[in-house]
Amino acid sequence: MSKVIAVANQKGGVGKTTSAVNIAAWLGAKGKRTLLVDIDPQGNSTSGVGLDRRSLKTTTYDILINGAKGADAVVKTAFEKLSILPSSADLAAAEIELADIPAREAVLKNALAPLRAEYDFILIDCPPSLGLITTNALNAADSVLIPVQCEYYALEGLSQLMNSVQAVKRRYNERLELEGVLLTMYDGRLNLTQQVVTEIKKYFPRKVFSTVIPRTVRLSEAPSFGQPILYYDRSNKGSQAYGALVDEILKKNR
Ligand SMILES: Nc1ncnc2c1ncn2[C@@H]1O[C@H](COP(=O)(O)OP(=O)(O)OP(=O)(O)O)[C@@H](O)[C@H]1O
Repeated sequence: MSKVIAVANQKGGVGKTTSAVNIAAWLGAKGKRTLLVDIDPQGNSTSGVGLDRRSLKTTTYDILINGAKGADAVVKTAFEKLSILPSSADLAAAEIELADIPAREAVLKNALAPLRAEYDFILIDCPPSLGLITTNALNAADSVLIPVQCEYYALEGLSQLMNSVQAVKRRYNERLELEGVLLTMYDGRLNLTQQVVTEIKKYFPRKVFSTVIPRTVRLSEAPSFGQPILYYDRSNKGSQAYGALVDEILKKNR
């Protein structure tokens, strides 16, 4: 049975996609059968692992809205042990269309259920909102990983996110737990960064990963080559950080 991890934060641009893609790629490289699920209409995970979004036949939109089976949408990537359920731009409409679907909060969970035996890890890249799509991800997940950007307003919105997690836990998915809080775009030279880190650790005692992801331009370049950082520039500090993070996740999930 796989472990399903939702990568969520309703705040935009905090490193959800970068983290989902690179954690998934490292899990695959470390021998774990891994499925990345892109439910963000922007589709940056999909293009980030080298898929041309225009050539896709079945996407997570079809899974959420048209009753497509998970297996029909799975695409093998060029990377070791890494497959993806890609997204398409029409997913933007799914947030509204889902409202009319029976058991609308459990569509993704039901679609992933038959795939869980085939993968060791399933990573879900969530959109930057707390709507029905993110609710579907939290309902389908065993745990949630929250990337937090090391910046002044980092804590803003986190209580709202934790309220959503608690609500899903209460109503649909009592096993849902917090996998951890990941500090992204870390720049240790800045005083502000240190202050933010202290604040976040106070807010989430013992839940902040000891690995932090440094700010590095290579991490922002890699997606334009359709490659996770580990294949684009393996020895880069961002690549090594995601590798160390995956070791931390594997240790915790042994
Ligand atoms: N550690 C990092 N160093 C430098 N740039 C980064 C780093 N992490 C992410 N970025 C860049 O910051 C931007 C936002 O990151 P990303 O797309 O991963 O965030 P997101 O939370 O998924 O965004 P959205 O909410 O829009 O889906 C991207 O341009 C990405 O390349």
